[in-house]
Amino acid sequence: MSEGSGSGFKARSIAAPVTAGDPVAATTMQGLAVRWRLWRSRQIASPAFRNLMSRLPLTRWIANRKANHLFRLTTGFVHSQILWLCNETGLFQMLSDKALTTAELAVQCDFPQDRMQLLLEQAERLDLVCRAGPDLWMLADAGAVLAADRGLREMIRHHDILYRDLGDPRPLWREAASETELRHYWAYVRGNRPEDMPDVSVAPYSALMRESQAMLADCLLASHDFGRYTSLLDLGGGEGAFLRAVGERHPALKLQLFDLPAVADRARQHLALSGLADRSRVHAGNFVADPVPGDADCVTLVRILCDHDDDRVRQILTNLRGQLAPGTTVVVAEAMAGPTEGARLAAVYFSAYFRAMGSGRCRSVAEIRDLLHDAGFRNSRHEITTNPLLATIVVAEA
Ligand SMILES: CC(C)=CCC/C(C)=C/CC/C(C)=C/C=C/C(C)=C/C=C/C=C(C)/C=C/C=C(C)/C=C/C=C(C)/C=C/CC(C)(C)O
Ligand SMILES: C[S@@+](CC[C@H](N)C(=O)[O-])C[C@H]1O[C@@H](n2cnc3c(N)ncnc32)[C@H](O)[C@@H]1O
Repeated sequence: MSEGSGSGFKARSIAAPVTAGDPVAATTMQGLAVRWRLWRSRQIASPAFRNLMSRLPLTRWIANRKANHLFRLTTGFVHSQILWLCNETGLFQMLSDKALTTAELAVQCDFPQDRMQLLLEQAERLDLVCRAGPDLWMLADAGAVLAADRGLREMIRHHDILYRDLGDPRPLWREAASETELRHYWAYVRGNRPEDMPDVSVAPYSALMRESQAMLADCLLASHDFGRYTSLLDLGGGEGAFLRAVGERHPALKLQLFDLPAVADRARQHLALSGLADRSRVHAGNFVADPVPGDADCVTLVRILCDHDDDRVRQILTNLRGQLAPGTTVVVAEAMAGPTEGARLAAVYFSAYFRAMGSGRCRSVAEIRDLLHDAGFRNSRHEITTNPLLATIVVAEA
C-alpha cells in the first residue's frame, strides 16, 4: 500500500508555495516552471490521482509507461545479470549462424534442460534471443551484435569487478577515494610513477582495451577523416588496436604510439604481429611529464582524458601542448555527457564507473574544450560520432 493512500482524488492548488521560504519569484519563468513541476509532482504523488489515470482509457498508456520505466530502473540489475549469465555460458557464440533446440543448448551450456528453458525464456523477453519455432532458438538483433563483437562480450564479463565494487555504493559517492578492485585493475590511476609499472599490472586492462577497441575504432573512423593527415601519434595508444585500425584504413599514414613502458612493449609486439612494425614507431614514457614526440600533424587521445581528474588532465594537455608544432591537430575521443540518449546513458554509466575507479570523470564537450583552451589549444570544435554512446569527438589545434 502506498504512503498516504486515500479514497478520493482532489486536485491541489497550483498556487501553493514554491518552497517554505518561497525564494523563487512566482512571476519569473523559472518560478512558474518550479510551481508547475511541484504541482505536477503533488498530483502524481497521490495514489488516488494515479488510480484515476490508470482507469481512464486515454491516460492508461501513460501511467503504464511511467510504471514500466520505474520498474525497469528498479530491476535493471536483474536484466544485466541475465545478460551476464547468457554471455558467460557462451550462448551468443553458440547461436551465431545457426538455430538450436533447448536440449542442444542445455548440453552445450552444461545446464539442466528445465533451467536452460527458463533462462532462454528470459533472454527472449529481454530481446537477446528469439524463437524460430516452438522449441528452436535464434539470436535477436542484440544477440547478433554480441555474437559478433568479442570486445562487448569481454566488457560484459569485466563487469563482475564493477558489480563487486558497487556492492555498497555509499562510500564511492561520499568519499574522495575508496579501496576498490577497479582502482587496482586500472593500475596507472594509483601510482605516482606509473612508468615503473610491471607487465603484470598492465596486461589485464591492456587486453580489455585492445578487445573493446574494434567497435570504437569503426565509430571514430566513420566520424572523422583521418586520411587528411600525413602522420598520426596515438597518445596512450595501449597495444595499438586503434593505430592498427586507422593504419589499415589509410595506408599512407605514418603511425606513432606513446604509452607507459610496459604497455609500449606490448604495442611493439602487437604491431609487429599485424605487419605494421616497419610503418610505426612506438615511444615509451609518462605523458604527464616526459617529452612526447612532436612531429605528427595529428595527435589522438582515445579514452585518455576521462580517466583523470581535472588537475592531471591539465598536466597532460600542457605537457603535450609544449611539444607540438603550431597547427598540429589534437583529436580527443571518448564518451562525453550530452543531450542525446546515447550520451546520457554513457554519462550515467561512466559516472558510476569512474567513482569505482577512484579517478576521472565523464565530461561534457564544453568541459573538454575549456580544458584544451586552458592548456593553450585553440579553435576547438566538436564532432558528433555515429554512436554517441561510445564516443564524442573534440578537435583542437596546437
Ligand atoms: C537486416 C534487416 C532486414 C533489418 C535490420 C534492422 C536494423 C536497421 C537493425 C539495426 C542493427 C544495428 C545497426 C544495430 C547496431 C547496434 C549497435 C551499434 C550496438 C552497440 C552497442 C554498444 C554497447 C552496448 C556498448 C557498451 C559499451 C560499454 C559497456 C563500454 C564500457 C567501457 C569501459 C568500461 C571503458 C573503460 C576505459 C576507461 C577506464 C573509461 O578509460
Ligand atoms: C583507458 S586506456 C585507453 C587505451 C587506448 N587509447 C584505447 O582507447 O584503447 C588508457 C591508456 O593510457 C595509458 N596511460 C595511463 N597513464 C599514462 C601515463 N602517465 N603515460 C602514458 N600512458 C599512460 C594506459 O597505459 C592505457 O594504455
